[in-house]
Amino acid sequence: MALQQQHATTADPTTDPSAHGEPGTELRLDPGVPVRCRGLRRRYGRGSGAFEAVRGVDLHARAGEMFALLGTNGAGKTSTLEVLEGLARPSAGQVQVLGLDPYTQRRKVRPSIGIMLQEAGFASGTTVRQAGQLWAGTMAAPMPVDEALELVGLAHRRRVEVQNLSGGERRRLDLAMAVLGRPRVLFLDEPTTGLDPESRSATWSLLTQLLESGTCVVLTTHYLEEAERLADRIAIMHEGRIVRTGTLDEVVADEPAAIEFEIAPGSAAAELPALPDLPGARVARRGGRVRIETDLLQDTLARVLTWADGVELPRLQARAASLEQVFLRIAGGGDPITLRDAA
Ligand SMILES: Nc1ncnc2c1ncn2[C@@H]1O[C@H](COP(=O)(O)OP(=O)(O)OP(=O)(O)O)[C@@H](O)[C@H]1O
Repeated sequence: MALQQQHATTADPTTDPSAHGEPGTELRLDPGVPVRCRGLRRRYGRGSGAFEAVRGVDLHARAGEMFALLGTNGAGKTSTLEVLEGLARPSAGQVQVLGLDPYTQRRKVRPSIGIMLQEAGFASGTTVRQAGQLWAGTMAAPMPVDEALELVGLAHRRRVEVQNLSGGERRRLDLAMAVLGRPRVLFLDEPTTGLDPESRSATWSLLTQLLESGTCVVLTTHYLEEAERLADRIAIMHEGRIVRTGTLDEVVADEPAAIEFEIAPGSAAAELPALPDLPGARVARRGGRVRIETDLLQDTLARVLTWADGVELPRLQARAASLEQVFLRIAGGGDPITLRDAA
């Protein structure tokens, strides 16, 4: 079912507004950039036991855009999201959602945002439909509960008590609750964790519809494929800071493409002469596995195939730089060749 057009996308996707402005100045109001923060910090505890989970984060998300916050466990994604959602006060920095402070002006912001937490609670004995109705009762202009359940594929489970839903069904109910108020901004904390591939794909379709209708979606996920497929822009957090951000192409820009194959002893490939000079490429060998990293994938692959001269190269793979590669480099603080070979 198509979602109604809720609001226009006013952002210019070709420019990076760095809508945060100059440090020390107030954040500008820009309707095309409903989510922004600058210098965001979040500290837990006090004194010598204090721990700073978010250490100066700048980000912005535009209307009609999916912004994916990625990172290792404990990187500070949920801590950041909770501040953007208005559930927690920042220790320092500026935060703006739809032009308002999501914490101090929560009552004004709340009707226009949808939130899906990692874990939500429902009163026991409540059916799926009742849970939706209770939630809809707190909203100014919710969509019909049955429509929201339909959107997440739970209409047939409307009479089931929430505690009897499977984990994946619970996750989909959480999503229905988050979209029930037709939010202009949707915050999703690991929305597809625990979903089977079909439900995950259905969730992706729903999110795509929401994006087309101009909703701004900010999500965290551990599924890099999800971010690669859906996100307009990505930020990778590590130890409380954003260490890479941009479009997928921008985030992977510094990573090389890779060609891999095997040369087993006694095979036809083992009879080949040494590899020729491969301009701009780096070759690593481990056992019989050859890995070539290159900035010129097509040119290097052509040279390798010419060199092989029709001899089969077992388990040949050639792939462009991936988000996983960037992620592993950041998470491991090292070289993906080493990480991959060690795995
Ligand atoms: N209430 C708290 N008190 C103290 N430390 C906390 C608290 N909540 C979170 N932390 C710490 O803050 C850091 C960031 O946690 P956060 O949940 O934001 O990470 P995350 O990136 O969402 O991780 P994950 O991918 O595992 O969900 C972690 O080291 C965590 O232990």
